[in-house]
Amino acid sequence: MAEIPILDIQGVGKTYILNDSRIEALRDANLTVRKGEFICLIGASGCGKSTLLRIVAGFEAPTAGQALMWGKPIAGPAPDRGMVFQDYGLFPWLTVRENIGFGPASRGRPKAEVRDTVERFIALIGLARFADAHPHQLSGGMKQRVAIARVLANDAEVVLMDEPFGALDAMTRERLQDELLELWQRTGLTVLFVTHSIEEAIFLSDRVVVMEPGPGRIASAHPVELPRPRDVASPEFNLVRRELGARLHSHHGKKAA
Ligand SMILES: Nc1ncnc2c1ncn2[C@@H]1O[C@H](COP(=O)(O)OP(=O)(O)OP(=O)(O)O)[C@@H](O)[C@H]1O
Repeated sequence: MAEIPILDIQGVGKTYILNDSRIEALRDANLTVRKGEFICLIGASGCGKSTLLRIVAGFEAPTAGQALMWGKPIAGPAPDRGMVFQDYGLFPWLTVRENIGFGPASRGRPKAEVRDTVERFIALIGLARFADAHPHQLSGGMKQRVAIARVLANDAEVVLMDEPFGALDAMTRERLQDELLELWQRTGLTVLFVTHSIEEAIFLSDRVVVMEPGPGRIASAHPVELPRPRDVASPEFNLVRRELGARLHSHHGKKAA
């Protein structure tokens, strides 16, 4: 019997009604994701990337098809799927320790267990010295680590990231990409990551999913078989970048990254 995928997007469609007009944000999307896979979604603005992420998060219900996690329909948000927002979404009035412990504590986990979980994840992200700091005292990289630790402390198996590095300078972005990959490799998380950058998609992912607008849909999926850690300056990387770039441009005739 075939292994059940952690995520199974089956013929998913989403039509929004806006002022009496219908916007088909997503049509017949099909995608299966294996546990531990790192998937990047890429495509022109409006092709439904965020919509697909929000459906997996359970923030939106599909209007056609279904999204399954471990074979069960996703019925709403749940701790096993965590969204990391571009601004990291940390509570500014709570310390690092309190931010990480918030999820398990509010789910009624015993105090001692919450304390153990928090300390484990603070050690994992290397922020012991900043455990009592507030978010405004942290760098962007540290905030990202706390945001991911918060999702992990909630027993998340899937992390959803919507252009988390879109607003950052190139150097910070490269550092955060390395940190994210390191955490991903250490934890065995499954990641769905939206980006507009071909280079970022190839650097990070096991598979790049190309989407197209009008209506939004999945056009193709491309396994990236380059060994890790990847070197963006290598001829092999450049070859994949050229092939994927040509593919993207042929889909929507626009520059994508
Ligand atoms: N809540 C909503 N109500 C109405 N229309 C919406 C809503 N959310 C998204 N849309 C529309 O659905 C389409 C897909 O939007 P979505 O945000 O998923 O695209 P995207 O690929 O993430 O775009 P971008 O790269 O610009 O973030 C767009 O035309 C958008 O205007």
